[in-house]
Amino acid sequence: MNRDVRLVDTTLRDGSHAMAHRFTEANVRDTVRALDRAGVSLIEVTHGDGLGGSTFNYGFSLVDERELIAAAVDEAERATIAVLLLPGLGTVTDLKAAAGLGAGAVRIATHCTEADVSVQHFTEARALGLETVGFLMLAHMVTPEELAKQARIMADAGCQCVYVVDSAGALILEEAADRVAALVAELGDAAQVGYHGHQNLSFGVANSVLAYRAGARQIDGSLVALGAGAGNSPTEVLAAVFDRLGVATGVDKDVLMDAAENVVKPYITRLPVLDRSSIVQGYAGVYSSFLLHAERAAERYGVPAHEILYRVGERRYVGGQEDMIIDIALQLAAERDG
Ligand SMILES: CC[C@H](O)CC(=O)C(=O)O
Ligand SMILES: [Mn+2]
Repeated sequence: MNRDVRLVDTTLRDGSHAMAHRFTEANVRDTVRALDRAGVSLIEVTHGDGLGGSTFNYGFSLVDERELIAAAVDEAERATIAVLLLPGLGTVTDLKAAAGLGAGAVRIATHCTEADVSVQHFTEARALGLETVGFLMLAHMVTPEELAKQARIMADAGCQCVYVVDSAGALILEEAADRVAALVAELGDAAQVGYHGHQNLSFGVANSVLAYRAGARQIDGSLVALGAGAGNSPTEVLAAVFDRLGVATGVDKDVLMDAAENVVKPYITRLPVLDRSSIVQGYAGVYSSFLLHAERAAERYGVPAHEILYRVGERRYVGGQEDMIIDIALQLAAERDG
């Protein structure tokens, strides 16, 4: 394949957050068929929080993710289907099951300071013959140098591409580029570097271009930006922008635009928007997938969602601490009631 950068689509995984994990098998089949036709070579399909994420804490899936993964594999003629795994939530048993269903890649995600918990999973993934990708989440929370050290742990464990993951959509321009450059310098030929953006401060696409210029060779997007918070960098926009810049992606931007308009938009139950809550997520550095949890707690306890999110940011909560959003809502309600 003659391309300068690989566009990876996560509509059917990060978009699961925005869809409250309500994807149907038809949604998955239609989206995979369209992405595959456009030439997208890696398509992620899993519960928003990864394998095993369908729980009380994170939200139950409408359809078992294994059925969705099998449907995606069935539909993809050229693309590889990837799954996401958060060690501690997803297990090696889940990974083996996904590989058995035909998934060809796994993206293993840890908090940006905890790459060491992924070592066993990378070892198992390589033994299963899977393509391996590492996600260093909430990457804004550490310096480029610290992030690069964590990337080295993943690469040494068998990870083939380590991502700078702007989970909060908090990184602005050189903050993203500097992190990517630090990983590129650290990893050299040992592993590629990727970039995953969110739109909470509107920098998803601009940061992705800078990430490419800093050496990233895999860039994530979602059709119609369908993803947590204000959504991800839209895949169809990334394709158009890279095309304008003369950077080959190997995907057909027009087929992607058609997929966004006619396949994905019609089934979206809640379009990702840049509203007060999602902007606060970017500003205060809050995990994008906390948005719906904060909105539900806000509604239940009669307090503003954006105030909950400001406090989550102050306390630097990380993925897995969703239940503590309720504590904050209770505190805000108690303060309001004197
Ligand atoms: C829960 C996993 C998370 O949604 C991964 C991701 O896409 C991110 O951190 O942005
Ligand atoms: Mn994300």
